[in-house]
Amino acid sequence: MQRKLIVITGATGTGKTTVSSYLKKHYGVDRVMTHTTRPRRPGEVDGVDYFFETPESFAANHYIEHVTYAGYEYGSSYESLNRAWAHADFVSIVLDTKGALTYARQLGDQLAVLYLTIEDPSILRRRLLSRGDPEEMVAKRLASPEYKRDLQLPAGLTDVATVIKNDDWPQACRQIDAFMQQLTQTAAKA
Ligand SMILES: Nc1nc2c(ncn2[C@@H]2O[C@H](COP(=O)(O)OP(=O)(O)O)[C@@H](O)[C@H]2O)c(=O)[nH]1
Ligand SMILES: Nc1ncnc2c1ncn2[C@@H]1O[C@H](COP(=O)(O)OP(=O)(O)O)[C@@H](O)[C@H]1O
Repeated sequence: MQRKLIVITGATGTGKTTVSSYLKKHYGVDRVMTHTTRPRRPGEVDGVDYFFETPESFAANHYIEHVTYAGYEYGSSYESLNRAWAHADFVSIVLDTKGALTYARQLGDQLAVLYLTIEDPSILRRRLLSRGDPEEMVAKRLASPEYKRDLQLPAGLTDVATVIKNDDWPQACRQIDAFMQQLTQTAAKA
């Protein structure tokens, strides 16, 4: 079976973390842990949701790529990717679209991309608030250039990305199940 990295990308609140949990629960797909300087949200755990870093500890790590998103730093490492691949052939990683483009250039056909979108982005604010994000954090995030950028699928991903419309969760699950069936067949033939 060929190893695959499933990159889950899209704008904030479109459901990337939800999809990664679905892949874990239904397909045993572990998520590659990434690092951030963003403060923890209620319920988030260090080493489970992210490696939460100070600006100093963040700067001391080596990254495949790192980005600034809405004022905080995020970065991913080969160490985490290889740790996840040691357990299973299919693993996922949640990235902004800039990071997704970097991985698409570096990993070639080991990569599969899910791009999440919703018809009416104005409902994302409600989704973020219902997740428990503080009001001012939501406002800052929705005003960021990174959020606006990630509402569009970048041209460099159109050939590799499967677009998942996440207006309705059961409908999104059907699209993800079809994607996983196809991915399993492709990986088995390689
Ligand atoms: N390029 C890159 N993006 C990351 C990394 N880790 C997380 N992200 C992305 O950073 C953005 C902000 O993440 P987060 O603060 O958890 O907010 P959320 O998208 O609202 O859940 C999201 O688009 C994440 O997918 C990373 O290591 N590299
Ligand atoms: N199809 C959906 N319908 C309604 N709420 C959803 C749907 N998908 C995800 N959510 C909720 O929206 C919020 C944001 O989802 P999340 O997975 O954290 O997004 P992201 O990781 O892309 O920022 C969460 O509270 C999640 O439970």
